[in-house]
Amino acid sequence: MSVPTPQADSVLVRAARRQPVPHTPVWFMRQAGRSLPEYRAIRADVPMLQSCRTPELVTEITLQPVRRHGVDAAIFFSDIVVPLQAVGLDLDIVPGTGPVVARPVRERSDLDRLPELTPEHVPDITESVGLLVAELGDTPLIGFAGAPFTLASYLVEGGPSKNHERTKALMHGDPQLWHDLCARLAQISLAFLRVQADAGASAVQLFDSWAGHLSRADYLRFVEPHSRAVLEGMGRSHPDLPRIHFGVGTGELLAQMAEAGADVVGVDYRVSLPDAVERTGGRYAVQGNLDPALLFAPWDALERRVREIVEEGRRAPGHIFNLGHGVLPATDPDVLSRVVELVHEVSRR
Ligand SMILES: Cc1c2[nH]c(c1CCC(=O)O)Cc1[nH]c(c(CCC(=O)O)c1C)Cc1[nH]c(c(CCC(=O)O)c1C)Cc1[nH]c(c(C)c1CCC(=O)O)C2
Repeated sequence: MSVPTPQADSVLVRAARRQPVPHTPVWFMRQAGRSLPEYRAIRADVPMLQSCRTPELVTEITLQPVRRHGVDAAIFFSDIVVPLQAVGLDLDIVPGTGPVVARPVRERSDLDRLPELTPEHVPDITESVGLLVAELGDTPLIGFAGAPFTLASYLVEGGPSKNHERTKALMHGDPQLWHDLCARLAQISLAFLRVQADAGASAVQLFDSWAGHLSRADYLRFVEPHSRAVLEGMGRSHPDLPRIHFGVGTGELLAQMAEAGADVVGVDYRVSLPDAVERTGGRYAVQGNLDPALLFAPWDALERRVREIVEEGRRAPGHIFNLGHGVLPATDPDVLSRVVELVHEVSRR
């Protein structure tokens, strides 16, 4: 039997596997980003997607929050639309808006612009992950991809959307095209995760940020099979890598998202960790669930909430401390560092 590397036997990976840990692991979604002055400096003259495709920049930006906050994991600096651009789709990330697609995907012929992803499309990703894993020492790297529904929403709407009306119209109006589109996106996401895993990532997270906009019935019929294809595909090729499945406003979908092939289910601030554990039958680790807005509250109030979450997490089969969604750009980075310290201190056993 091969001996696991320190990254593969790290506190984060152990918590995800529901094994005993010396303390609760903590990292933050969007820990690399505009809350950090060193990030704003390095990104000053480089467009977002260009920075994602430049290995030296990806490495430096991914490491910044690890150095500064002492978090228990790095998350690969990239974006959910990077693999779509890599296969040739014309899109951009517009500051303050998000991903914008030049020609939205709405007809069968549009699928021709979305070929399958192979490692040859993303040699820079392999290189970036390799550089990072060498630099990170004992700290594990979390690889990630967008889930088919969240990616489809950007492609069909042409950009960020409040109501996802064109996406839902396509889903119900032409289910065959919808399923073919999502099957293609599942292939792209799975291949993108496999590239990161092959290059040395120690865990993966599937971001279905907008799944909370769906009814359970629609989620099960139109979305779950495709997310399952990604998660189970990773389980087949990389059985040792924990799989985290994340969404926002998904309190009513937690059981379905866990059972789609995850080891860890992401929980936002709307649902308590004990409720999340109950809803998922006590069989899954949980990740969350500090409200990112609370990082702006007085320290006393924030400290109370952090202690409460750590205590609630102790009763879960496994707990990874995180926010319910990403770090807001105006967050004081010193507060994030204090939260990391506090989580480690109060959870130490
Ligand atoms: C929906 C989504 C996107 N991208 C992502 C998601 C899923 C997670 C979530 O729900 O937040 C995933 C993502 N995007 C980014 C990461 C990096 C890793 C991390 O530190 O968490 C991750 C995991 C970097 C980024 N991705 C983006 C930024 C900001 C770009 C900048 O700094 O100029 C970063 C650091 C851009 C982006 N990309 C996207 C949006 C909505 C935006 C914000 C646009 C804006 O407000 O300017 C699409």
